[in-house]
Amino acid sequence: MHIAIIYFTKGGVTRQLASAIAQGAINHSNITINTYEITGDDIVKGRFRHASLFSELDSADAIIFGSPTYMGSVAAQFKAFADASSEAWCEQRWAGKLAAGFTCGSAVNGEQTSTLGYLMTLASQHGMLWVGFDFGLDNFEGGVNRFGCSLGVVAHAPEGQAHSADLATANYLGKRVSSQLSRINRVTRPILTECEPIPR
Ligand SMILES: Cc1cc2nc3c(=O)[nH]c(=O)nc-3n(C[C@H](O)[C@H](O)[C@H](O)COP(=O)(O)O)c2cc1C
Repeated sequence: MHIAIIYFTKGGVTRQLASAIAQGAINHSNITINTYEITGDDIVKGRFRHASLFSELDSADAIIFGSPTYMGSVAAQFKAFADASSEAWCEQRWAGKLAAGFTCGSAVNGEQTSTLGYLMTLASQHGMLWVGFDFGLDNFEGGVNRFGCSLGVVAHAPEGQAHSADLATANYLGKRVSSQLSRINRVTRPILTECEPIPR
């Protein structure tokens, strides 16, 4: 099984979160993780172009989206990628894959949740299944999920450095996506190997 993590970063905080997610996800031995960083060079005349990346994403079982919060939403570079994903949307090539998201901001409440809301909308347009958190009242040890957001990872990084609690939250998201992927695989694999493919 294959998890793809795709994100944009300028100052590196989002990259630190992506790396913590990957470390959390890799605990499951049968899962491979690929991370992709969107760069300005991928955007030509305003259009994100990267055919081989989209082939990789088409073959992933889960895609985890990340962007810093810019003006209450994803950064323009991430949005250029999201707009280019409309080609995959036309054929619903990502339908049924798991999805999750992460973001950071320099303000405590800098509308990071709006960014996660956008990422969830993107995933839903693609027919993907969103994996949020499963924290109850007693699950905030060590400041994990210190902002109490259930949609995904919210980080606060005023000094350009990810906080250890937010890295722990990101690590947990990676674990959660990979364990959900393993669970789905366990449940569906025997059924899928016995059945004819369902025509769409
Ligand atoms: C153009 C721009 C807009 C930003 N808008 C917000 C915002 O709406 N809310 C917020 O909390 N931080 C905002 N920030 C701060 C970044 O989200 C923050 O510095 C983040 O940690 C950068 O992530 P990175 O290190 O991965 O690039 C903005 C920064 C820039 C450059």
